[in-house]
Amino acid sequence: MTQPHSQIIRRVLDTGQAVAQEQGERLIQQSWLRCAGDHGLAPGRNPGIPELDAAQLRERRERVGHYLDVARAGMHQLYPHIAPLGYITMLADSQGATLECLGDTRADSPFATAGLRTGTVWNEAAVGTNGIGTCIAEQRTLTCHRDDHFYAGNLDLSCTAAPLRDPQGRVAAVLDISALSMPGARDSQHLARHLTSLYARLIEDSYFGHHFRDRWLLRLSRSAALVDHHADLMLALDDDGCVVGANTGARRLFDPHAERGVVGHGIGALFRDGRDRVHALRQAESLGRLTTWHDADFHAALTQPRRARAAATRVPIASHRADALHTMAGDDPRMMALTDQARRLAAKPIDLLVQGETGCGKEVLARAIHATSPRANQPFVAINCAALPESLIESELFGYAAGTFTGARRDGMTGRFVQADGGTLFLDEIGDMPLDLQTRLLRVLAEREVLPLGSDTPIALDVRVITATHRDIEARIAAGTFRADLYYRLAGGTLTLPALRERTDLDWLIDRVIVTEARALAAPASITAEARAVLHTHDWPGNIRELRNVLRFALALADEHGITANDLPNSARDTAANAPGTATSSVSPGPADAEPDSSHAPLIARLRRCQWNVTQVARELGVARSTIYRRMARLDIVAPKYRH
Ligand SMILES: Nc1ncnc2c1ncn2[C@@H]1O[C@H](COP(=O)(O)OP(=O)(O)OP(=O)(O)O)[C@@H](O)[C@H]1O
Repeated sequence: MTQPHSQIIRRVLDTGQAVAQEQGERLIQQSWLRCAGDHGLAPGRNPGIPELDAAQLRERRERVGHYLDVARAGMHQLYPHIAPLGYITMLADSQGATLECLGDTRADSPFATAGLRTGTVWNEAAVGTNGIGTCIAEQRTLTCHRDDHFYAGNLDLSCTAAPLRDPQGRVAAVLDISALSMPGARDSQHLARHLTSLYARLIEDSYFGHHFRDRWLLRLSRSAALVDHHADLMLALDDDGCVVGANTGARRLFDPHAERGVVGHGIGALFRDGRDRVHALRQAESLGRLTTWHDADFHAALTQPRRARAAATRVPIASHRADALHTMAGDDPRMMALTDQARRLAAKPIDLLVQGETGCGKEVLARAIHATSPRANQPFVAINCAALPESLIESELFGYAAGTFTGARRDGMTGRFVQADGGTLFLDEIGDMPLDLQTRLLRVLAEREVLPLGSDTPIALDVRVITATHRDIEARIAAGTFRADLYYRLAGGTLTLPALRERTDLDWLIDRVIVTEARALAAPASITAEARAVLHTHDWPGNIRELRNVLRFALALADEHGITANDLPNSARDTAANAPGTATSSVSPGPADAEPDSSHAPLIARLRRCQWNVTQVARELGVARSTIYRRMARLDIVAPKYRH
């Protein structure tokens, strides 16, 4: 008689090591051991699959950026080959959240019911052994076939997943193909494995080529016929023949020999006569041969850089992300200092409090800190304390044991703290948390363990907590509605984000938001100088969220020439001066207004002296930036960078 699934897993857990000979099976057994040992999961206690809400999904998609477009194109090529065999294909981010799904996407389809749809999170720490999550944990292509899954609820699935690496070699996303009720053993999924690996490489290399389109691209293949379109290795070179990027194939070949990785080496360090031969390739632009210092022989082709030819008003597409924190700010000095500080704090095991007005990017900062921290490959779990009814926050945070309430799930629920184990828990709007829950939260933070409702077994935790609030916490402490001791525990470090109107990198943000929003709407990512100037006159009470909404609206109306002032919603054109009721709150009459309106010479002189830095002029005159912009508009003064 065959053994029940949980007994098979239990036997491996009892031996404490992966005993299988065959590599695929050994990877699965290793994962079972991780699930039980590192993540505290038990085969009989299925917590269900976490899901993203629409805003989180949007945010995750944005973070994957242009990689998502390339991967989508690859998925559309792959899907017709696998659909007749009963498979669907999904793309997940590096934390296991599914961002795209091609297949039967009806809400009541068997795939959707099994969780094979957009917005589910297949993180191994939460869902146990599965294709996507275990591929991320192992950083390699693998199949998780039926009984391989840790939880009995997933035993009908057969999933093969391959990592998609970014040009730095990190897993940026995962390509998965999955089916339901596939008969046979894991071996029967050989073709699925082959196709997933093949398309993962196609996507990776296409993205690599795009990413390094302004560099020399050296393609290498064992076959002369394939070198142009299906190279095994790709190296991106700068004008001096120094390696600035290597695809997965090249990393595999060279990295074990090159001490600190292949990037940074001259081409001569990798190939015999490398410099001369690549020079010859540059001159002749024909095929050549290159031999590594370990005698591997390749056909080689070199592609010229396609230097950017952007039009003057065109928003630059390139966003070179050094890390997630890099994408938070342009050249605003306060933001640069803050992201520097955040980068240093990210690596330290301390809890953080993020303060700032609504919509100024507190959650984005928390996610960036997580992504930059050593916990980046572990879950990031966000919860908005203000959005949950008071009666639910407790069970949501701490979970509950089986049979705790009528109407609750029969097998209990894992709280967000446990879901975030190993990673980061983001508690938004902490200032709105009721006092009695503050006491429980304080205990959890002090003891680093949670006690689910109705349970007497505490669960030990390793969670970094980042909290955020737009409230004045110190005022709340003074009013007795927030516990001072909790505040001091949460605020191992406090980061205060400036309001958008205080930032000097509005143009950078406009460009950044336009690029992402335009991509989603398939609209041209450009804006006229006039529309940009209008945006500078607004005070942005809703901060970056408002900026996003305004630009999304404008892009939806814009024609092929990009956003003009007429495309902007009235709300953004209401400057402090003409918006009834807001004038006094954001504009203080000051010396700038005292200057004679009829002459623009003094203002121009001051602007020139400050190199057209309006913030500096406003600071010198002691008025809001919007006052200066308004005066410039009234006097018809246009900054040189906006003149056509
Ligand atoms: N640096 C940035 N670049 C582009 N978009 C950003 C940036 N920072 C924030 N945003 C966008 O602004 C919006 C608000 O960001 P976020 O939710 O992080 O703000 P918040 O301060 O947490 O808001 P709330 O106080 O309402 O919870 C989101 O759509 C987010 O994508």
